[in-house]
Amino acid sequence: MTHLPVLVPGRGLAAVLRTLPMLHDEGHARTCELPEDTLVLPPASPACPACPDQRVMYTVLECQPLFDSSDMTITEWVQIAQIIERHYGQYHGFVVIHGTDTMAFAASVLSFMLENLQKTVILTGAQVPIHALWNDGRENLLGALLLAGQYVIPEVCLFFQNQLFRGNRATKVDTRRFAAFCSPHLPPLATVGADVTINRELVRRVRGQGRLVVHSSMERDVALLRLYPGIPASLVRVFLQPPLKGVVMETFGSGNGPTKPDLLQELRAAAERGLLIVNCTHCLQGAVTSDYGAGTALAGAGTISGSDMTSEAALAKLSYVLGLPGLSLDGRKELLARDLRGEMTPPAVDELRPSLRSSTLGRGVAQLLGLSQEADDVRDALAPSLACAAAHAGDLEALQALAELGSDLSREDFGGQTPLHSAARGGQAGVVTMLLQRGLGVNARDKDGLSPLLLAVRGRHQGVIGLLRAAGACLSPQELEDSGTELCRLASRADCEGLRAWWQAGADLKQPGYDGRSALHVAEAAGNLEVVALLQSLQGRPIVHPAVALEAPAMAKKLPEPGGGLPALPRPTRTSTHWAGGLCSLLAPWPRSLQPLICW
Ligand SMILES: NC(=O)C[C@H](N)C(=O)O
Repeated sequence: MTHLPVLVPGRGLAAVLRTLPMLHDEGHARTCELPEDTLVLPPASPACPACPDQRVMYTVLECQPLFDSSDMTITEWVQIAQIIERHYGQYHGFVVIHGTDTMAFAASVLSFMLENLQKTVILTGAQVPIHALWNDGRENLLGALLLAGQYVIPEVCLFFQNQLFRGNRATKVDTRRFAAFCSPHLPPLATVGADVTINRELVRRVRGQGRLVVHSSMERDVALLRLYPGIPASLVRVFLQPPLKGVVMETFGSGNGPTKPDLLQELRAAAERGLLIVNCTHCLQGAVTSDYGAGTALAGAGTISGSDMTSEAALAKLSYVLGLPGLSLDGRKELLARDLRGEMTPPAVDELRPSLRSSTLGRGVAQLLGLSQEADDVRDALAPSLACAAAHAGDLEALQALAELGSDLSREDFGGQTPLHSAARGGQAGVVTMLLQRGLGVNARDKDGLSPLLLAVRGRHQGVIGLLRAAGACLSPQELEDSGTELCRLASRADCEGLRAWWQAGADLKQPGYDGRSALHVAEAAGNLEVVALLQSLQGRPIVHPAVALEAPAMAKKLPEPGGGLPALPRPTRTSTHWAGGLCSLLAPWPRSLQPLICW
């Protein structure tokens, strides 16, 4: 008897695609003298009337080593997100070829990692490999390329058998059929038949102009626990032990579970320790409700309703929410209960963010969250002022909620101040860290020409000054010149804290004031020995900034240069790249600047 070979990932996808006329038009590539690594689809049929000769061009980045998707982890998905980030400016959209077994997990994780997504990201794959005679790989890839190349669907999507699903709503339901995925609670965002039909009312809208933020600090200590009849409390206790920080608990029916006191006690004890337990039904269809006593008992033990989220989405969301820096336990619970990326059917308005309602600012944010789609303009107009107020008050949760709402946290309020100005003025180191992690302009000027650094100096907020300086903030030549008079004034008042703040911000303590005298002259003339000693010890001493709680490699790339402005985008590369330590193939249709591709 002959044994069929087992299936393992195969390399060299680009070479295979080159031989398939439906996925590459070699004649057109030659005529247009396309670069060697560039593939081009045949003309779309039916052609777009506005631009009949438009083609989708794409390059393939093949990650190494290639994995069966059963071996994928958050580490590899972070790499995919970072590849997208690196090439974000150069391409119109992105297609990620991924094994089907864990594709719904991957799509869910990527949907949370990629914040402010304004381009199409589509995961696709195949039940049967592309080289087999009867396979689904070719059609899936072609459909994904056409959608990513010709439309803007600013979400992480999953394309399979002619249907484009929201990635965090999809789940694999069949091991053999080509219709391997379904989306039980949300119809497809698009379907491809004789025509392409986009369900625009379902596609999430891009709000604000915030730039792409990649959340790579996803929490790994999260797990999935499926309840079954008679599950012993002792087993649950062992499962919930540290270092676990979050669990998705798959329950019966509409969120019900055993009501045995010992089991409930284990859940309660874990929740009281700070473990986040999200209750998701193991049914394919329907949501967690409070219809049954057996469900409310679980809620009473401290579990959080996962509503109609898939387990894949809930696990990804837990990992994301637990990875966000600086939030309280209640803040994390609130985010879990709220729709962040279209992963759950939003709860009714009055159920929204109960703890946000405890402050005036929180009430404002909660009201914004409850506004209908039509009120987007109002929301966009109010958001910068609320964000500045939240930043000044150090309200990380309100700020995070605004970011989740799509607010651009670099936008200025009516006074021309950004949230970073407000946080610096308020001495809110936690908020400053969060905003810097998002790569916001560190040297922005408000309407009076003031920078966050100057506001922090005026407030003598040393922690914030250190953070800003470490992120590249610096005093302008004018501020440095004006500092002389201010240093003299501080010296005359024996304000050591103020002097120290200016020194920390990079001021030259010898800078003369308006009358030509330096701060040291002023202190000596006043006979203030403490100030004299301070100035003498600080002058010429190198400034050591405090350790900055930013992820070093990511920040090194995102933070502005000392002179201000954002780092330059990577130069477009036209060579095919093999990614060391990578994982899957990633295809990116060419950018609009090279070939206009949007055909609405
Ligand atoms: N055909 C497939 O995609 C299944 C394969 N085991 C994978 O998930 O990588």
